[in-house]
Amino acid sequence: MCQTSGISEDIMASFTALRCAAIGARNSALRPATLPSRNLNLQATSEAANLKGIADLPGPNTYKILYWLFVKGYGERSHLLQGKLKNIYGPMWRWKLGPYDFVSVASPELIARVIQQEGRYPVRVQLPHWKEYRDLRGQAYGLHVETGPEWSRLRSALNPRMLKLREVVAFSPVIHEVVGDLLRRIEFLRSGSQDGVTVSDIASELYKFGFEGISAILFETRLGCLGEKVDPNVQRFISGVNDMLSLSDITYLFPRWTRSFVPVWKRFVQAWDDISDVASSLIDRRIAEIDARVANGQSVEGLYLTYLLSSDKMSRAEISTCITDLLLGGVDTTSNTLSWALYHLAKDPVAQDRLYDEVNSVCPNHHQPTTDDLANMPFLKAVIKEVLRLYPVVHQNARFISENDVILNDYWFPKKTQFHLCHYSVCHDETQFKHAERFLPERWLRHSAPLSGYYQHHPYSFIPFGVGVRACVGKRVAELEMYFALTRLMQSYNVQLEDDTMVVEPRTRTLLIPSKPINLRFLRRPGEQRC
Ligand code: HEM
Repeated sequence: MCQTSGISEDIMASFTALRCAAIGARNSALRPATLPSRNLNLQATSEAANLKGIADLPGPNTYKILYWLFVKGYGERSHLLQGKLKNIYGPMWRWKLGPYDFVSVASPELIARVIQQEGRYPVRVQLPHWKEYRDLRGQAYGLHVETGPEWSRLRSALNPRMLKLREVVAFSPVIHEVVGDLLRRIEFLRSGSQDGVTVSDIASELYKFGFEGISAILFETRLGCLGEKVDPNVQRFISGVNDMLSLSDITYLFPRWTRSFVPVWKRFVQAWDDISDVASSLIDRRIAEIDARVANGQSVEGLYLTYLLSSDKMSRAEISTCITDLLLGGVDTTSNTLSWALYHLAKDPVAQDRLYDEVNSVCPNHHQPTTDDLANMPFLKAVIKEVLRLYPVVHQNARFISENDVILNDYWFPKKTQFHLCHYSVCHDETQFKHAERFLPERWLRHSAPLSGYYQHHPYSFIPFGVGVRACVGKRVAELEMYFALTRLMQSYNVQLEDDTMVVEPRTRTLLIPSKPINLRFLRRPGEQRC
């Protein structure tokens, strides 16, 4: 998962969508490129006296927030609360939760202005309870918790192999291997089903695919998550992530002095222990293999872990936490996005046929796509973009601006203001995306958008991987995994919903995930052989 705030996004988005003033009207449609970013800070000092302050922003208080979450039922639909609160308060509002104070922004212009003022070492959100866990277990802080130049040093070590396109291409063979396993798994499940074609709860299968895919790259080892029996350790990791994400928000709200008698902290620590134990055992196993080879004078080749160990830019403790962070970020993000993609393609046979035709014309006869082939598949990319617009896994991002004061319209915010960026509500804004609630991949294609029209949206109205130097480190890997998986699934199967009247809404569990299992029928394409 990609944690974006200390108060998990559930609560956060709920909180996030709180107050706003009708300030946005005056918010000229400044494009990011035209923003005088650093100067704003100077302005802040000189003009603060003439500007309104955080106290002038409207928004709900703690009781109202709790009412929205627990009485009105937005606890699991906090992505929708963004829009609700925007309607009440306008595109910027303040909300408080106990001792915590937040400012939410829900227009692309305001998001752009926050990002422009994020400083050299952006911080998404402070995660004191994650830090506390790391201290408790003597672990390095890693990507999510680390801040300032130390965070930047970690990113400089991790980025080259993850974000440079020509480096990521090296992961293609292993990703294809894992996609091959996914196809075999689907074949196994569908042929064992009652009607011989149905796979129940595709998201859980794709979760295993996500786990296997990212582990194969990080640990250079195949774990066999897509085999007939799932390794108990993998199951332990999956449950650990689930528990940790579910408990993270609530743990954040309890102060440290409650640790000894509030059981949630113990459960939070247990969940983290499960995650860390599994990740450490995988890392240690691989390190032992590498050390043994080096000791025997053998050459060592590998994908990611070997590269990190040999680059000497991080300590082993740092590598361990960062690899765990990458694992956390790399599993349910890609798997949920793929689940939504299959769901919509199953609901929209025209789009599915169009995608199949594109894949088949670029890669006929089951030819495995290469990264060069992907360059000729605009519709494939449009499908993924449209899915990420409708269901941005990270539906709400955040920035804790610690280096600068911030000016937004005629408001001045002091350093250390926590901003929440309401990405979901912006992605669903009719003024940015015509027919915003509809699945229209063609809106992303300049020349063929008969219904939606090619829509020139604001660049900050669609930032599913975040933006700037703190943006998602796994973007390229995620895209490669999703593109390869979707193309090869399309080559083999026509996908239909088991119940074609079924509607699946998203729900928030830090990330945006399907609210119920998606069961799909995988019908072999005419003339296709078994995978
Ligand atoms: C559909 C797939 C994915 C989406 C939509 C996604 C989205 C995001 C977003 C929105 C952020 C916050 C960026 C910001 O603050 O500006 C993020 C951060 C992060 N993501 Fe992803 N992500 C995806 C896949 C992955 C994968 C595959 C990995 C691992 C290889 C990964 C690892 C991370 C990590 C470690 C961070 C924290 C980076 C930092 O704080 O420096 N993500 N992701």
